[in-house]
Amino acid sequence: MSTSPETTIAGALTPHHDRCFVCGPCSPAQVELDLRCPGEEGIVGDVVLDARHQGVPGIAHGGAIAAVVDEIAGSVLTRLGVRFVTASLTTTYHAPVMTGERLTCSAWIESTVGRKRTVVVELAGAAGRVVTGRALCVDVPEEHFTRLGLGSEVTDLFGR
Ligand SMILES: CCCCCCCC/C=C\CCCCCCCC(=O)SCCNC(=O)CCNC(=O)[C@H](O)C(C)(C)COP(=O)(O)OP(=O)(O)OC[C@H]1O[C@@H](n2cnc3c(N)ncnc32)[C@H](O)[C@@H]1OP(=O)(O)O
Repeated sequence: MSTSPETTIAGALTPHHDRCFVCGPCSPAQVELDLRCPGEEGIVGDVVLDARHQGVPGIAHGGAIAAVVDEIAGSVLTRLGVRFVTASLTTTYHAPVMTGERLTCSAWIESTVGRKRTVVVELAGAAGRVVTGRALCVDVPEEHFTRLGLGSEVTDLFGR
């Protein structure tokens, strides 16, 4: 748990389910991710992709980076209590992300139109910006999950 006065995502979402592919402690690919909420909206943090996430040896896999972008974008919304799914995700790779490289991230809501929210995620290394992601997230009713046979194990996760 962070000792900063900022709210941590882990604290805000606890108990978060432990099998999440990106952030879950039971995931063999769990990404080192430390997200904080400096204000009313948006989040900042640190992320490190390691050898489990490489594509080209020594360089983080673009798909792994996209998963992290989706996770961070989703965290912006879940902390606001928004029940959503990602409808579309675009990831622009400005420069290689080396495995073991510590990145800073920042993410915020760029626009809200009806049920659609666009969340921007920026990742930067010591030399500057490396990735810009945009997630189009669509608000969904609880029935989106219950009609799939999913219950409170999913619906209770939002808004923590
Ligand atoms: C499971 C969520 C995560 C749980 C988190 C728990 C807490 C965890 C804590 C920590 C953060 C973790 C963060 C994790 C993040 C991961 C998020 C995911 O991976 S979500 C799984 C992958 N995504 C799907 O499974 C969607 C599948 N697609 C659908 O279900 C539907 O297509 C859906 C709901 C997106 C839209 O279907 P409709 O029938 O409800 O609505 P229509 O009318 O089609 O669309 C609404 C509006 O959106 C536009 N739209 C829909 N899809 C679009 C697209 N691909 N591109 C552009 N626009 C699109 C449409 O044009 C429409 O716009 P107009 O209102 O007319 O202006």
